Amino acid sequence: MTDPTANSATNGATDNPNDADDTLVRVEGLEKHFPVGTGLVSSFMKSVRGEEPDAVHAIDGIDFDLREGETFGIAGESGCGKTTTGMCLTKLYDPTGGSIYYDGEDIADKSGAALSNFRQNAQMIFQDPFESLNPRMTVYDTVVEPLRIHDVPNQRSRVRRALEFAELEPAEAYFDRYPHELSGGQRQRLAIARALVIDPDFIVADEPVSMLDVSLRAGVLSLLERMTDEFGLSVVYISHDLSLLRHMCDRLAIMYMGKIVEQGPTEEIITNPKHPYTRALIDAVPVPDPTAGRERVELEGEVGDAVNVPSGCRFRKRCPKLIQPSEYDFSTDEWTAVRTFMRSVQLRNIESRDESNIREEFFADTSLNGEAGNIVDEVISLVASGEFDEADDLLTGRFEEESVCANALPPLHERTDIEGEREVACHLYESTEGYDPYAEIEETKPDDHGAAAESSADAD
Ligand SMILES: Nc1ncnc2c1ncn2[C@@H]1O[C@H](COP(=O)(O)OP(=O)(O)OP(=O)(O)O)[C@@H](O)[C@H]1O
Repeated sequence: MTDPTANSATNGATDNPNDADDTLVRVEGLEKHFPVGTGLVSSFMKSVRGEEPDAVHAIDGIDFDLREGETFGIAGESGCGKTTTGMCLTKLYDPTGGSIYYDGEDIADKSGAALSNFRQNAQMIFQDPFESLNPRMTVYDTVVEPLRIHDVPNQRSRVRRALEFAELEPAEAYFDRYPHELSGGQRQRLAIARALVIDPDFIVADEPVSMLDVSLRAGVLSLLERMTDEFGLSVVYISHDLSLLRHMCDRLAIMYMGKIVEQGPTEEIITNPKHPYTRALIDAVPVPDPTAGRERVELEGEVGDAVNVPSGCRFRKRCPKLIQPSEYDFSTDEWTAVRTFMRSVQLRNIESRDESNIREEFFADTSLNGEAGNIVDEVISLVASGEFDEADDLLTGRFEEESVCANALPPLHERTDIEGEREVACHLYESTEGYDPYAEIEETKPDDHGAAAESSADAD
């Protein structure tokens, strides 16, 4: 195995005039939709009506750059589009929109030798090494396969060095073994050796240790770190585990329902999250708690439907900072009471059927007047008679659907007033540069709550 930086693809020509010198991968407006409901009748009726066919919006227009030698994390709950992004980055999926530039060239345009060169340079390590390895291939055949495909010389010695780098040694002792004869950790080491043997510049590691025993994780993570450092690779780590990403990544993107809602330097994001979703996600990290000493934000409800995505901000149906409609002028307490009541109605989790109990539970400290008061009165009486659908329609229609959060998609917005190239996609930060809805809370928190968040990777 040679030093992959020696024949780095980054020495090639740059077609895209926007490319910064150290950008290896640039993602622009990337979109991947998967068709669903392709029944003939449904498709026909939709085409007659001039409607778009139903589709899962796995990725819905994301932008980010990966610099040479950088480690970039993509985090978010299950189903937010992380794996699909990784599959597009390595051209295992073709996007339905947007572009991915590798070394300045759109990978969609690659064919022949250029495509082969790209496939050599961009490798993916999957979550489940047992599934990603061919059970009928020996260790040697598994690692040599990419060298054979790309007709690379000195195959045996390269295989040996790749296995030794992955600490499967002596390498020859592993050559004739099959994946089922290896432990989970050894299988993932084998997958890493296979990815490395071809001298890539760029690796996507999708939940590389989540299937492994906790006792094996630290070893594989330290191998991945050594791989990145020694070969100067650019790596995208995909994980739902923020502590792992904190440990491994220079920069971080937080995804929600196919969109990036916040990105920037990892440490800044973990210790000082700005988007309400990032904040809730970090607060949901069980142990260790990076939010010690800070007001905790609970994630309300569940991730929405990726086929019928909500208008405006994707997170608004769960957002604890939903902005009140401009036609009202609620105080913070009043709006908090209305929003909390609305979420409980949406989730159908009000047990009482007694109007005064419901009022006491949600509006003990606030009394609303005028039109808003009338709406709330009507909704309380609907809830008391068990008519939740009507209550939900009225409350959500008047208070959530009228919010800017439901009516405009917030762009990923650069916050020059926050240190470290932070970008946030939230209406809260759009109107006034410098406005921070969490400022009061931040002022009261201890200096370094983040220090409490020792990586679970470390703990492993
Ligand atoms: N081949 C496919 N066909 C249809 N829908 C798909 C396909 N692959 C993914 N999806 C859907 O796209 C969305 C994003 O999936 P993806 O696997 O990228 O999310 P993820 O964040 O990686 O989730 P997880 O952490 O569970 O792997 C989900 O709603 C998923 O069901």
